[in-house]
Amino acid sequence: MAKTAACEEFEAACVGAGLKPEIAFIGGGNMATALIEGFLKSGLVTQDSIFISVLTNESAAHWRKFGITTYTDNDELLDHHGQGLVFLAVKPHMLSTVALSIKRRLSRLKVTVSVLAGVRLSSLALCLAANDGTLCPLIRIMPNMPSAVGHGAAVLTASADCPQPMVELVTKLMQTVGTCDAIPESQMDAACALSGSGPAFVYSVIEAMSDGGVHAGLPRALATKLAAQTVMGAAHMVLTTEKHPGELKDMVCSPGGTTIAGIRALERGNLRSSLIEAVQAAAERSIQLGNLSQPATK
Ligand SMILES: NC(=O)C1=CN([C@@H]2O[C@H](COP(=O)(O)OP(=O)(O)OC[C@H]3O[C@@H](n4cnc5c(N)ncnc54)[C@H](OP(=O)(O)O)[C@@H]3O)[C@@H](O)[C@H]2O)C=CC1
Ligand SMILES: O=C(O)[C@@H]1CCC=N1
Repeated sequence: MAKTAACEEFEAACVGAGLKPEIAFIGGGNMATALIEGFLKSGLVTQDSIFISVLTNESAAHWRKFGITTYTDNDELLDHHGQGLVFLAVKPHMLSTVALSIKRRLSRLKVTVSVLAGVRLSSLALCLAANDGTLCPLIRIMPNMPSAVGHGAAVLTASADCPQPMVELVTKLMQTVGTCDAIPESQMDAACALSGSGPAFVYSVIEAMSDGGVHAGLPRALATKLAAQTVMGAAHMVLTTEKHPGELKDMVCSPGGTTIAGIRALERGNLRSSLIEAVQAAAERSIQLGNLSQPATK
């Protein structure tokens, strides 16, 4: 497959950061799929520079159908492709199992990028460090599902010893599938709740708005399309105008008109409070997952 200029630039950046231009994923579920789809669409990487290990043969067969070299053994993945970016994309409770493969190969790993919700750098360090204390640089990111279509919202935080070129490389990679902001680790649980979980909240809003459209007489397909396009357009205005969302809302509300009647119904149903509570509940769960994943002793 012909390499794009962006792809060649990315490979050069990997080499500049001391990495092989490869991306290995431990875990090939929903989030890995979204990232890989996004990376491939961006033209920054090609299929032959992505490698995955998964748990089941069914999942491996699925990935192989797409021409991605896939393993069902993390040791094998890391032996062959551990010298580039290694993404940890399993569920938080699976960390201790996959950590064994990583800690056995630390002398050869260059950097590990975790997408795990809640799991703090200190826990990753405790789980991943070899018995002699060897540990590769660690980066935590919190991506989200719309990375698959180039509109992700990610945040990133890195271990103090992580070389700046590696941080810049991962930031650049994530920025090809959306935005990527560096934040202090203390804000990670809040970001996980807002942008990591947020797509599910917004899908629920779109689904409910579509229901409203159908109730008011629209066919389902048109109702869903109008709801999604409206959310996208409104989001675009928030991002591209200098206006506060409240000001934009006021611009839609004609005095005595239809919108303010709808806003009144939303206030009665506590929409805003429900969304605040949803983000808070997700943040609390992220903290809880972080506490659960803290190894008791090394
Ligand atoms: N889903 C989302 O929107 C987001 C998820 N995250 C984080 O991403 C991580 C993954 O989530 P998600 O993709 O949704 O989860 P999934 O359950 O969809 O995927 C988990 C993957 O891990 C694989 N796996 C399980 N055990 C092992 C093992 N021992 N070795 C290698 N692979 C293994 C599974 O393999 P198999 O397919 O064979 O079962 C599966 O591919 C989580 O930590 C989550 O917090 C972060 C941001 C958003
Ligand atoms: O629900 C979860 O735990 C993951 C983390 C953020 C989005 N999905």
